[in-house]
Amino acid sequence: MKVLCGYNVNIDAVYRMTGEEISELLHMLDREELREKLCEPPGEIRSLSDLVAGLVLHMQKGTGGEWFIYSDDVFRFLKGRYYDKCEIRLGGNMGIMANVMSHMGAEQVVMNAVGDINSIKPLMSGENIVFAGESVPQNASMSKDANEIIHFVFDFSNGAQFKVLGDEVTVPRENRFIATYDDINTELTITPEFEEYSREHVNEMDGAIISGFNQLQKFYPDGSGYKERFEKAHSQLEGWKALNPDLPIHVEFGHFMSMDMGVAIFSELAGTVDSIGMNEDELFMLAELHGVPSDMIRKMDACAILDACVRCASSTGLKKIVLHTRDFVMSIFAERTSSPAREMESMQFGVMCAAAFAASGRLPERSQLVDSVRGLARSEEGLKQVTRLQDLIGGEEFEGGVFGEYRGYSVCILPTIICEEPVSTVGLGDTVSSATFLRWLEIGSEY
Ligand SMILES: Nc1ncnc2c1ncn2[C@@H]1O[C@H](COP(=O)(O)OP(=O)(O)O)[C@@H](O)[C@H]1O
Ligand SMILES: [Mg+2]
Repeated sequence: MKVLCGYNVNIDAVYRMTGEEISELLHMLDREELREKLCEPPGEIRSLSDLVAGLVLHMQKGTGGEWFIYSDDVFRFLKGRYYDKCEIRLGGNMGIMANVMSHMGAEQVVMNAVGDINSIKPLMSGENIVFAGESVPQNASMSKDANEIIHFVFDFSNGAQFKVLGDEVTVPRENRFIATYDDINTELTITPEFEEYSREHVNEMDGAIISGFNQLQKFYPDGSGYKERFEKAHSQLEGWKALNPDLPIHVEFGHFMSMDMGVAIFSELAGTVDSIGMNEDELFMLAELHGVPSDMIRKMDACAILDACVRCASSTGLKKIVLHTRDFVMSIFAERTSSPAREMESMQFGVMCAAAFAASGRLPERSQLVDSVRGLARSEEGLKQVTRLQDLIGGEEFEGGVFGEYRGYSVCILPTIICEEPVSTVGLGDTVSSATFLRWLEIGSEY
């Protein structure tokens, strides 16, 4: 399979923030300034005190969070102090998805290569990746360091202790605070090389997988003004379709903080792309519009999720939604766009890849995939939900899942294979979705 991959890739630099280290950072700050920042959290990082306030606030509560770095000085400080001691991982939905596809045997993976691609390359697996965009696009608004895209992930453990403004703090829960330095992905940058390569080769391609629209909101936190950037990418997808109408395009949706923006982007893409993938939280946001009882989605009730998926698809004309939760995956699709056998087998491949990745922190060789998940069981909760859904739609059992019809859409549901103690949870959703899409493309061409 030959696949086009856009748009976001970055480096995650992971550092374990201890009580001692945060104490050292606290010593560098003016107490009054810190007090102010803790009372009125800035929500973004323009100075060292902003960064430390973000860390302290999240460590105190044990909550996860992500703030954006707007200062080159803070970035350089973080890079100098921590980078060499960090675990460096591949990040960005597209980067992860491109890597999964390449590792799992796609013949060619063409990436929109943004940022400092030389530091990203060694993190990717396989010889078959075309990094379209060796040179960084010149953009006057970017600073000198802007081709470095680093998301500093500060993990912290429960029980870590430190003192802030005289108070003892004990971290109640393991979590992470992310300080993101990234202009390129948040502007949804498309390299001229990727534009050109994809246009010239789109006819030879078997599919395209796209993500990163949700990153736009960091650049436009109030949810306005993103339209121009979105339109540029959207028109690229339309251009591919014009040149190669048979090119299946899958979009992995992602988490939008602004509901207006999320809904607008979903509706626009629905008319252009072939499928959209998401998790239950992302569906929850879209479903609110349709009056689906949303607490049931939060509870991952398969019947509520099915109803919400079908409403979102039929109201926008979208042909297919592939939804994943911890316990099951579900695909709803318009007639004649796929078959239950094709859906079930590709989702099966997707959940195996995710389970294998969760269990060992990396993907096995393709030939070892089945063996690598042999010791893992189907999610109990997933099996329960599959039965519930079968009662609702009267579907048939098929290859470990159930398929049937609901309000004019075909439905396939499959319990996940669950790894109870995952080594890693980063990028599991992207792994499920991209592996499913890859297998779906392969099966299509086998027929
Ligand atoms: N422990 C696990 N074992 C197997 N699969 C898992 C496990 N945890 C999560 N998954 C899969 O990964 C998906 C996570 O996707 P998502 O919520 O979109 O997170 P992200 O995109 O940040 O990785 C779940 O829907 C599920 O399919
Ligand atoms: Mg996801």
